[in-house]
Amino acid sequence: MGKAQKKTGKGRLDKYYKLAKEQGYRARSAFKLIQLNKKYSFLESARCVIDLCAAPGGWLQVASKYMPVNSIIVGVDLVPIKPIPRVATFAADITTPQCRNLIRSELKDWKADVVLHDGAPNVGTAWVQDAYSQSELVLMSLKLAVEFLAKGGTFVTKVFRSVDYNNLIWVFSQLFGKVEATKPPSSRNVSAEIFVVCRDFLAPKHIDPKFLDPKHVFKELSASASAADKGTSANNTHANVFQPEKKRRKRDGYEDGDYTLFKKVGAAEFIRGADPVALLGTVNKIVFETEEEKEWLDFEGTTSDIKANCDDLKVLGKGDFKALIKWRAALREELGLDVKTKDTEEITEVAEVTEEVDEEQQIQQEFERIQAEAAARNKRAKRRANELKQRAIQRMQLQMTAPMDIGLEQTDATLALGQDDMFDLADTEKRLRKQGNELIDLSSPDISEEEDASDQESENELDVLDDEEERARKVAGLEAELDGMYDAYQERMKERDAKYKVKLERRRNKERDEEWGGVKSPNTDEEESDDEGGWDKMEEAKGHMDFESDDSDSDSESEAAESSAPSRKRRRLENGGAAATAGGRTKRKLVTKLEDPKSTAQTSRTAQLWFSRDVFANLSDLNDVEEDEQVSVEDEDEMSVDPDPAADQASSHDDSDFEVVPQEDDGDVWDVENDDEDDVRQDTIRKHGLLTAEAMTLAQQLVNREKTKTELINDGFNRYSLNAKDGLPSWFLDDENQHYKPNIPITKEAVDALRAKMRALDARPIKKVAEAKARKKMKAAQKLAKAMKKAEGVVQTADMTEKEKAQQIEKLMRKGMSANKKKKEVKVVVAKGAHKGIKGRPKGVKGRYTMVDSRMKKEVRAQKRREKANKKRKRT
Ligand SMILES: C[S@@+](CC[C@H](N)C(=O)[O-])C[C@H]1O[C@@H](n2cnc3c(N)ncnc32)[C@H](O)[C@@H]1O
Repeated sequence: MGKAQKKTGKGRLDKYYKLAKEQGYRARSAFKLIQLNKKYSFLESARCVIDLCAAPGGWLQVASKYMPVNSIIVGVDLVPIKPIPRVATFAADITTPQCRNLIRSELKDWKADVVLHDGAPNVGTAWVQDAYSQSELVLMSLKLAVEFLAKGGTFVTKVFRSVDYNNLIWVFSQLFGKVEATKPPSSRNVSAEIFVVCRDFLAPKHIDPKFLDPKHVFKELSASASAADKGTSANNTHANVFQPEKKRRKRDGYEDGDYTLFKKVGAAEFIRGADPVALLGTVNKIVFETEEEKEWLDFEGTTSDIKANCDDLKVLGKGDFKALIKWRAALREELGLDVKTKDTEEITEVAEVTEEVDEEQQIQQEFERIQAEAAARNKRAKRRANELKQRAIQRMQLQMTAPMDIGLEQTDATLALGQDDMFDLADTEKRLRKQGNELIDLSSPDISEEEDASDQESENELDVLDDEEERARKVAGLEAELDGMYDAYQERMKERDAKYKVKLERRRNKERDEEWGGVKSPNTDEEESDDEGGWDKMEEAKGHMDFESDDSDSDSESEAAESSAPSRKRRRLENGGAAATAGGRTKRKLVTKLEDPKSTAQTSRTAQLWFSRDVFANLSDLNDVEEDEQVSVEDEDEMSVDPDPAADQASSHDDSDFEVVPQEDDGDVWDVENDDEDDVRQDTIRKHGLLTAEAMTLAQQLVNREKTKTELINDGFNRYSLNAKDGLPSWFLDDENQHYKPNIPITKEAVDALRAKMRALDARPIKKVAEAKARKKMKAAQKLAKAMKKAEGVVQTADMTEKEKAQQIEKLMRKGMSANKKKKEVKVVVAKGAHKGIKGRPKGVKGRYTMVDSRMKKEVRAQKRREKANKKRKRT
């Protein structure tokens, strides 16, 4: 060891290693002595110290530092120690008499106040061997210590926590007044070393050499240890039987003379033996070989289970062992053996106690397991809720969602957890009960306890149903709540985002114009729908659906007056009753269609034109048309079934029932019923052309006859086209509208064409510039006209010669034409560099010029800045 030891191993370079380096100690172990001394203060008062096993000299350095000047410090080690001021060192083996002589010669008549021992045998051998050598080394150091220590002196030694430890401590305590074991902080936790500080040396006149004889000290220990081990193994035998799950490995090897792994005993030994439990713990098999034992096989208690158990004891569990012991007791009773002997009682008692303890343990374990599971479940749920929340926050940060979504998810999470929330089921139930709505009256005094129990069961069942109903109601409530919140959110967005309307409009236009605008033409619409029966019918169907869902909001007049948010809310809540009002809806739809086009704001221009044709002028009874149309609509759309045709008919004849259902434009992007949309689409396309690559691609494909109109229409029947939208929340529909749409392929040519269009648009002058130019032109014309008028006046003047007149007219015309002339450019030349300080025209400058100081530019800019700042200040 010593200086040969490398200090590069992992963990070596800890803080004490660095501190030792910093403070010039030769070994980090120096801090162990510092800390020990800090605790026991033995160095300061010491005049003579012997350090056994001192290399490389860390402890010697500490001793030299903390001990008074002129103290005697002697260091011994197997390896030579580099000189340390005021320290005498020599190389010797502390277990040899030569070392003792050297120390003697060094100290002369002096007695040491402190003997230090930090010895460690050279590593390399097995740990057990090291430990033993360490203990031996400790004992050797103690031998030297007792020889050289003054009365009351201190012996500090390092001991490994091994089986020898207690014996060593016992020996120390025989020789010292105070013996304390301590582990200084600088001693690594992973190290088995511990320091024993023995103070107040008793200095007995005669010390029994056995105290210092390793053979004697550690022999006793090994004897006692083996005795203890035997005790343990005896105990273990019982433990093996009653707690087979906690089997321990056999570390002691096999018994003397027993070299077989397999052991079997006769059943008689087990039945008649005094220690059946120990037997069960040690043997593999119980055999029935003698006549008597074979007879026992016929004993009624010797079941097949018992036989199987006897066959292989090593695989048995606690229950099996208990069964064997019970079988033994029964058999002993049968045999007339003294079954009530103290022995058996004890065994049974032991078994029972163990069983009780085991059962308690089992219950405890089960309880702990359930608790752990519940905790884990809660943790998982919490984590899930947190994840959802985090995700929602992220989505919100990315502007993908509204803040109220978080609340929803939280609520959902709590719903899943069954924790308290505003819709707490338990609370609701309690409230219901209070209101007298309870399904079973548990408080009834007539009901006996048994009835109570059965009622409790049925109540539980009902509770489950209640819970489900309640849950469904709760979910519906939450959805309605969410709808309301979403609407409120949209309102807020509208307020906050000035461009929201533009965006919304653009989105609608986009849908209208780009997806199908290029296909439909107003003239051929009907034809197409008749021929193909596809898109228009689909649109119509959509219209029905939307119309119906819209109408559901308008079931009562008061509802129409309400804002859209609560109406949506109610729509959710009244979802169940939607079917009942289907007939009414169909009626209203038809009523709306047959309303006088002039009086209906929503009726399209196309429809107005259609109805204003002469052919309708002679129609006396519009109701017939209504009925016909209703039938046809019903044929086409099976969804709008009228459950009460009579009532419907009655209402159809009653004009007073005809009320225009206000069609609110609530931003429902799925509403395609608007009749004049085609016109709007065509107008937009005429005005702006096609604006997306998809539309352009479709247009080009049509023009190039790559696709027929029918193909395009057929393409419209895809998974995106006929989704039922009923009952879906508006936020979901909006989201779907944004993302759930067909990915129409685009061509490079279409993109190029669109780009060219955009470039042309970019190249066009902006309105302001064009207006300024026009203004300038107009002013010039006005000026010219004025000049011409004056010139005419000049011509008519009599008292002017012709020459004068010509001169005057030329002057006027020059003035009148001057507006068209460009102002001559004045070049600004900065007076710096070659132009600095020159007089006259600067070199290389032609035409009009003006010389400016470079400072002037800066000053002008500064002036402008100041003015700007002043203006701002005034404004505020
Ligand atoms: C941990 S080191 C001591 C470190 C010392 N306390 C210091 O602070 O520098 C243990 C020392 O014990 C020494 N040693 C082991 N067996 C020895 C023996 N039988 N006699 C003398 N020294 C021995 C080793 O050579 C080694 O240097």
